[in-house]
Amino acid sequence: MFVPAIKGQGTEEQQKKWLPLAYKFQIIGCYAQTELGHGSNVQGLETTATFDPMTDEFVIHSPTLTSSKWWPGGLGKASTHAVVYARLITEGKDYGIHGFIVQLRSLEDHSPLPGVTLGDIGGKFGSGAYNSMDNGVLRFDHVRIPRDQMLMRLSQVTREGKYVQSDVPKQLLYGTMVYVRQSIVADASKALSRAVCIAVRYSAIRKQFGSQDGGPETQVLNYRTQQSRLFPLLASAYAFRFVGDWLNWLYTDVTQKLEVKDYSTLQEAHACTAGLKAVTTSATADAIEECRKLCGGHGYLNSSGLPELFAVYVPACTYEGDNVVLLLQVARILMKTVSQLTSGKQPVGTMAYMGKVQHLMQSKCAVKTAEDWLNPAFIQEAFEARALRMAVNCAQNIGQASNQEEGFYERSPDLLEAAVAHIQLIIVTKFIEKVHQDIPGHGVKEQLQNLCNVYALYTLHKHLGDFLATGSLTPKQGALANEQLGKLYAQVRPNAVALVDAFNYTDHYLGSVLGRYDGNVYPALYEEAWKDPLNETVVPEGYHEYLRPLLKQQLKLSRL
Ligand SMILES: CCCCCCCC/C=C\CCCCCCCCCCC/C=C/C(=O)SCCNC(=O)CCNC(=O)[C@H](O)C(C)(C)COP(=O)(O)OP(=O)(O)OC[C@H]1O[C@@H](n2cnc3c(N)ncnc32)[C@H](O)[C@@H]1OP(=O)(O)O
Ligand SMILES: Cc1cc2nc3c(=O)[nH]c(=O)nc-3n(C[C@H](O)[C@H](O)[C@H](O)COP(=O)(O)OP(=O)(O)OC[C@H]3O[C@@H](n4cnc5c(N)ncnc54)[C@H](O)[C@@H]3O)c2cc1C
Repeated sequence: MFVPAIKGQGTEEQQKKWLPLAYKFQIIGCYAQTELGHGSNVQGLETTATFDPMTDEFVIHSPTLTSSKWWPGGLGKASTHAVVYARLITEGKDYGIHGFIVQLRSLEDHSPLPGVTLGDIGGKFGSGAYNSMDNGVLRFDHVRIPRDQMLMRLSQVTREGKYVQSDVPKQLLYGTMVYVRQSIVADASKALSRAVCIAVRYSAIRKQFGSQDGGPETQVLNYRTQQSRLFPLLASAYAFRFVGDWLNWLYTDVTQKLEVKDYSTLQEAHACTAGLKAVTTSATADAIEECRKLCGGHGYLNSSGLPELFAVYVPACTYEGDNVVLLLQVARILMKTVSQLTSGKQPVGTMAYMGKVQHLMQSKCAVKTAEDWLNPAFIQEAFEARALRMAVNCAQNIGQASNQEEGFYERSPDLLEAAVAHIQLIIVTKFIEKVHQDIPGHGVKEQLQNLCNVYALYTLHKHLGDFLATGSLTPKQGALANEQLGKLYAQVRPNAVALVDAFNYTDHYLGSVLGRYDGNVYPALYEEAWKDPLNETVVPEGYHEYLRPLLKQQLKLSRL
């Protein structure tokens, strides 16, 4: 995040000076934005950067305990420098949050520079899983930096202390977060596909019940309940991969437009990165835990690879923007778009479907049979109608409040659901678009088509209440979707293992005795147990101190 911050907010001169140092690890940087008292509310940050025209320097200061920087990854032990976000004060006026490059530690002996207090914030969730990352705390006591270490692409402070705003939107200050959020979506697919690969392979090996005439028991993968829990997660791993690829394209496109001062797609980039980051990370965190349960007792062992994956993954729901806060950003943009519909302004990009408001508010889903749900046009329209109607309902309810802000506050739980519906529509749309493309490999397209339908119909089934409450579907059509879903699971089953093998993960990368490619699960589990440090001694360390006195007492009593 240090590098993208300098790239996005630094002038060419600043990039030339700092980036080569960072690339060669001659300096190590971190992104110091969040404070003890404020993370989500960036405008609420308290650290100050006051310009001193006498010396041509900024004075970086932490005025309160709550202004201590808190969480930056790499800050605790490794970083020599940070991009610090602070309130810029010049000529007695507070100009809000800006980025500054600040050296924290000596390049000679790594000791903190004068006026800098720093350290690690302590152990984190999951007994050490994420503790290889040194998340830090940082306080400044009037630390001076040269004026040219303010990141000056978006705004400048002159030698005399005049504040000059460039003609670019101030939201570009948040560009680093947009960049990382888009990469987190693709990473969600990676983490989810790892968990699903472990659970599918193990479910093909694990057998319980169902033996007839002394024959083999049933592979748990053949149980309908196992399939209905696991295959939607498999489909989600593919769905997030495709939407992640698309988001990466969108981000690249926006960046190219920004270079020629075209800011028209900035809002779209913000809404899509924020919303997709929120929906995919929440779904992935839940799915990793579901995969643990799908692997039964053995899933709870560290050697399954799932506990560590979960512990490392769950903070993704919080870092780079708390998921609820991000979805409320999407909801704000949805409400803005709905309010502009009456003025004739045509929504664009992923909001374009809202332009069909007249049709979608009244349309009746034409599905009559379970097979009808295989028609992507029906799926697409059902998701569009649900998302639009939820957004319009929210807008109408907000409109009845005494003022907009109050209405938004009161309706925020509904707004959250409307934002999720809009984002799920994007995921479904991008999956449908993907399977319409030329896909090489015999039968591959058909498999992806199945997964696309599983993702869409499972999402529909899970959120059926939304579809019914908005009148987008009838209860009968909801039941038909569920019927079709069951048939799709049966079609996915023969290829389930191949569909996870296709992720092409090595055993080393998976780090799971349950997810081994060769399926040799039981010998591996048995062998792994003997590696437990508790098994280094036959008689445990505490035996003489704690167990023996108890056992001897019992022995004495039994002899009486
Ligand atoms: C063996 C090992 C096993 C384990 C292995 C595990 C392997 C697992 C596999 C994968 C793991 C995944 C790994 C992923 C790796 C990724 C790296 C992650 C690193 C994490 C580091 C974390 C870093 C951080 O967290 S940095 C700090 C992040 N902080 C935040 O996100 C703060 C959130 N808050 C905000 O963004 C803002 O405060 C806000 C947007 C909520 C509100 O801002 P405000 O200024 O108050 O603005 P507001 O009034 O709401 O809006 C004003 C207008 O601005 C528009 N707008 C807002 N934001 C943006 C934007 N970003 N871009 C463009 N426009 C924006 C908004 O829409 C408003 O527009 P309007 O037109 O005026 O209405
Ligand atoms: C592992 C990890 C790594 C991190 N790395 C970095 C880093 O490198 N650099 C950095 O600067 N930061 C980093 N962070 C900090 C991270 O960005 C913040 O923790 C995150 O943005 C959430 O902010 P918060 O902690 O203030 O949560 P809060 O905003 O305090 O959230 C608490 C609760 O309040 C709710 N809430 C907050 N505001 C609203 C609202 N307006 N409406 C409704 N509900 C609301 C949230 O949904 C949540 O349930 C990291 C955090 C973690 C966990």
